[in-house]
Amino acid sequence: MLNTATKSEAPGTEQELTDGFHLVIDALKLNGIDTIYGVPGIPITDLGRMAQAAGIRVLSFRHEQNAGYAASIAGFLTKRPGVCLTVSAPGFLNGLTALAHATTNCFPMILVSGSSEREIVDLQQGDYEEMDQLAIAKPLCKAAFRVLHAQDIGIGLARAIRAAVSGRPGGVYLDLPAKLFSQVMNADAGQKSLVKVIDAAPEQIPSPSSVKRALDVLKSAKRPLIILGKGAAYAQADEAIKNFVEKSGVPFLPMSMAKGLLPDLHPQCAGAARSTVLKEADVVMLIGARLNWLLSHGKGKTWGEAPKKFIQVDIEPKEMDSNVEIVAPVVGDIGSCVSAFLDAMGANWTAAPTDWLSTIAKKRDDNVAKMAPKLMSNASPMDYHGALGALRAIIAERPDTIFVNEGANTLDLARGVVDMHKPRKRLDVGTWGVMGIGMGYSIAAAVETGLPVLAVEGDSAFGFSGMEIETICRYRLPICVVIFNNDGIYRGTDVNSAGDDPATTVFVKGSRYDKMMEAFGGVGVNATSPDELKRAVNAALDSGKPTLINAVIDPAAGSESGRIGNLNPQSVLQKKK
Ligand SMILES: CC(C)(COP(=O)(O)OP(=O)(O)OC[C@H]1O[C@@H](n2cnc3c(N)ncnc32)[C@H](O)[C@@H]1OP(=O)(O)O)[C@@H](O)C(=O)NCCC(=O)NCCSC(=O)C(=O)O
Repeated sequence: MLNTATKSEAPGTEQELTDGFHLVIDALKLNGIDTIYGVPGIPITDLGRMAQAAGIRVLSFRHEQNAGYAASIAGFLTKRPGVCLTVSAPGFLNGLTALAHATTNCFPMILVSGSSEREIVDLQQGDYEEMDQLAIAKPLCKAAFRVLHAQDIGIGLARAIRAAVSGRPGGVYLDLPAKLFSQVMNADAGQKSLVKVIDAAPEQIPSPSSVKRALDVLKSAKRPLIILGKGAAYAQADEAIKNFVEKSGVPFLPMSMAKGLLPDLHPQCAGAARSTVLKEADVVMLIGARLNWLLSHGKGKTWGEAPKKFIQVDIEPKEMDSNVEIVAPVVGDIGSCVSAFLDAMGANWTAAPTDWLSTIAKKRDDNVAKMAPKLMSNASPMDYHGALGALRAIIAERPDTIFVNEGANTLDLARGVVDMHKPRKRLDVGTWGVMGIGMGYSIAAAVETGLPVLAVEGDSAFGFSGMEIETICRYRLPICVVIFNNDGIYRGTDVNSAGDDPATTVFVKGSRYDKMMEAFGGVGVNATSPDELKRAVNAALDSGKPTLINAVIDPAAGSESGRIGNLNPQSVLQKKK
């Protein structure tokens, strides 16, 4: 239903009118987009107000980057494009990091930004916040569109939606120049110009021959492995994936955001035997996972000496052979591919060889046993394992909680320690290992799912989006933020040997982040032991009140991010000293 903006005044020619503002809102609503994440300002302040008045939930953030991260993860969680709304030039640029992040992670998102006047921008005459935003956005997203005329708003948004969610999802930029919003047109014509996108992400069925080839290779394996990536989690084909993995009998390794697709405690889960399975597998089936840096590009010492065959299931044909030869590419959407596997497997599928399964079980049990005593530590100040042991128990009791996680040690250790039990409950730094997603992700996760959120943040990582705790308090969201505070990046004990300035990696010692939360009316707690931490998190999740827990971690605990291969070079000269 169109919102009528006004009536034309000319005698005898009275007609219902609408304008750009209303058409944008109506186009969003027509396509079921009911939430916008953004920061108000010129020229989109009224768009936010009017969208809110029209029943769209508009969440105003303190910085566009966080609103953008929120939109990106909303896309991941819902399979609909998350929308981020920004002002021109600087606001647009602030949102652009998140748009690029969405594209890299294959999350559907639309960055809608106001922009200045085309005529002035093109002649570079110095307009307010002048910038050729379309040109700048293009290389960082899947598609970019600019709408110049009110009658094209419907088609512009339709193109943006389809581009964001079809095929491999990604970020889309939609440029709306300020003048567009006040353009007036006949309301009937405006209504007719709107487009409801039908079947925005059509099924992509894999070819039967590719399915047969993949199953033949998998069947031939002596030491098969399935790797589940966040593409598999995105697909929301949870039952089919579980049935396929279980019917195949093949051990599976979940990538970080695929944890919980099948429970981490599932007998086929090889998460706690990662090195062993990567080294020793002879056939590896990738489902919605890419052979990027997180999998050492499919080669090198991580993958051992034994020759390997790779099967890859992905919606994007260009993904195949991007790092190593893929002997059995299966192109299609994950749900359709996995269902096709199940259909083609027949009743007589033989499970993986038992000696392979027992090798993995032994390694897994050894690693679990090695970690178990560390998780019992009740040291104060806490070490990472003691604190994470407390959180792991909470997630086991409350498996529907959404666990947001970023940091260096806080991320690396939580990934292994905190088992996930349900799909899409772990949200983290993703493909780029980016810091700063924490509060944006938490806000969108709470808004989109209605579930409680536990965000476990390194103190440095939290700093990138920390001001959004005001947003959390303002919207009274059920989010509990735990800051692992060890006074710095990696650890808080580094010293500057050459002067009075603090070392580059340390922060103010003994900071009380919990006081920030109290400033906005939320609950702040300072926790110095795993028992205190556990009590405070349980209380926060029971009450649903916005809470921030400053978890005091030993400043000497933690090490430099060492799990990123050779990406963190150290100076040869430094080493020689
Ligand atoms: C790709 C990776 C998962 C690979 O890490 P690895 O350390 O090799 O693997 P994991 O963490 O999965 O596991 C480590 C080891 O723990 C074992 N493991 C795993 N789970 C368990 C449980 N539940 N119990 C016991 N042991 C376990 C696992 O088998 C490995 O042992 P073995 O099998 O015996 O080997 C990781 O590198 C990764 O995700 N990195 C992302 C990091 C990131 O994005 N950082 C942000 C940058 S921070 C930043 O900005 C900056 O620093 O700068």
